[in-house]
Amino acid sequence: MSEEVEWWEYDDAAEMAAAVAGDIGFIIESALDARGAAVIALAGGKTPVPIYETLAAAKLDWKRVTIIPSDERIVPLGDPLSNVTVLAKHFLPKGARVMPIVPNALPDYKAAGGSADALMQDLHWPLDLCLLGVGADGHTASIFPGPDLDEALAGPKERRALGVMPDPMPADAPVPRVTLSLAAITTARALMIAVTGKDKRKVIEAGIKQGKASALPIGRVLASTELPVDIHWAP
Ligand SMILES: O=C1O[C@H](COP(=O)(O)O)[C@@H](O)[C@H](O)[C@H]1O
Repeated sequence: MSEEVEWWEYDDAAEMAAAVAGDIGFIIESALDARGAAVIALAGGKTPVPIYETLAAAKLDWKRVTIIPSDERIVPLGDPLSNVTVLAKHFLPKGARVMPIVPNALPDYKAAGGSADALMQDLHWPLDLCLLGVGADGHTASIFPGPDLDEALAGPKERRALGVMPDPMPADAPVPRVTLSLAAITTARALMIAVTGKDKRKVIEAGIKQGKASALPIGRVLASTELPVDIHWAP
């Protein structure tokens, strides 16, 4: 269990975006200073978009930054549901290397997960940062409650990614997914969460309270990391 879960509260999403973008910029700069390169995983979905708009305006040596999505919906590149497409829109023009993790031609979610995992073996590990979002059902990245939960949580520690079939499907993006594994997430050098709304706050609080026994993926992730975790929240 993370010994230090710290909540950061903001008046609105714009204020949260400025603070989180500032923290991510600092983490990237520190990695560039230490190693000459940075590898970060950024959350998909709608909540972090204002963060990416602010972060993309930061003066950083983007050419040395690799960005992967924390998870991907299995849809073609350019599809409105594609997480990497949102990241590419913001960070490719800056010169960052934005890496799609789902091959266009792989409709089978297990094969897509295996392919993402193979692709990720070539990256520098651990990640310098993993920024996570949380769904109202407690999913984080694409680790969902349901049949694939145990596989996502308990796989071999060298496995970085896997394919999952959410069951039930989330209404806003009802498609199979590829997600970073628990091991890939919890071994990152820094772990942050950014969410908005009272419902998600309640879900996270419930997950933290339930700890290792939680049926909520976010509870299990937080119970499995030793890292200090910053949870950024706006109404
Ligand atoms: O499906 C997903 O959902 C979560 C939360 O998304 P949001 O739109 O409610 O912010 C997200 O973190 C994850 O990356 C995404 O694929």
